[in-house]
Amino acid sequence: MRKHVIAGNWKMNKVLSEAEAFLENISGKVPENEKVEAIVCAAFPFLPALVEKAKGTKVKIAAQNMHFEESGAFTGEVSPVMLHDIGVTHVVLGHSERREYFAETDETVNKKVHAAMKHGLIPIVCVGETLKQREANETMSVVETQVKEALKGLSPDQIGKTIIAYEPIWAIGTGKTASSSDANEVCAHIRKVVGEIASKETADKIIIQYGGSVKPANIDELLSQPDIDGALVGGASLEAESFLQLVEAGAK
Ligand SMILES: O=C(CO)COP(=O)(O)O
Repeated sequence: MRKHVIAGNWKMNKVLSEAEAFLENISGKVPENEKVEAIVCAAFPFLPALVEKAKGTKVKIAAQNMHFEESGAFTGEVSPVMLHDIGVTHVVLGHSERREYFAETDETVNKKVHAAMKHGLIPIVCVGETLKQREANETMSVVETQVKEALKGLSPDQIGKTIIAYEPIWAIGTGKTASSSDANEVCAHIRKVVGEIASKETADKIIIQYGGSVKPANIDELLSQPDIDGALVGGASLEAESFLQLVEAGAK
């Protein structure tokens, strides 16, 4: 049985005091059972403090991006070595906002996935189609290409450790959620692709999240789908109370 992984992607929100207060609010309240894992994906300046606050709790701390090189003349960038060194466990890679505004490509995502694996970070790889692509019936092929390119060159074992987040771009921050069956259909396709490029065992193991306007009101329905193993949540992860509700749904 795969566990549910609920990850809150705060994006470029909060100041340090708010980030710390959030962690204090949820610590001790995250369900202790093995069915769910809770991750907070925060901006770089908050990471050391959040890792410290999360010690002794079940909450894991993730970055929202990183560079693929270990060190060097890359002004303004943060390396996988730095993230691992401070106790970050996960990193979001290839989020659609990074692909759209910061020139992230399938190629750089692939380099970052390899770098994450090398340095002991679990990548949360985001894939998803635009509204135009969905309307042109290109969803499956777009997502399939993104998955294959992101995972290129990884061993089946490494692929099995990766988390994939299916986030249809038209559902992000819009209040429009993919219907649970549509979301499941794409997640099932991703699992099939993973089976082809790795193995059936890997496909059975890999965690595939859905993201896009996930809220306490729709999480149960989404998690009831066989191929949806969790959620990558933006807006509804900003308040401790609603994030906890999502995690509690994952623990059922
Ligand atoms: O982009 C997302 C998470 O990475 C989804 O954001 P929303 O939950 O705000 O739609």
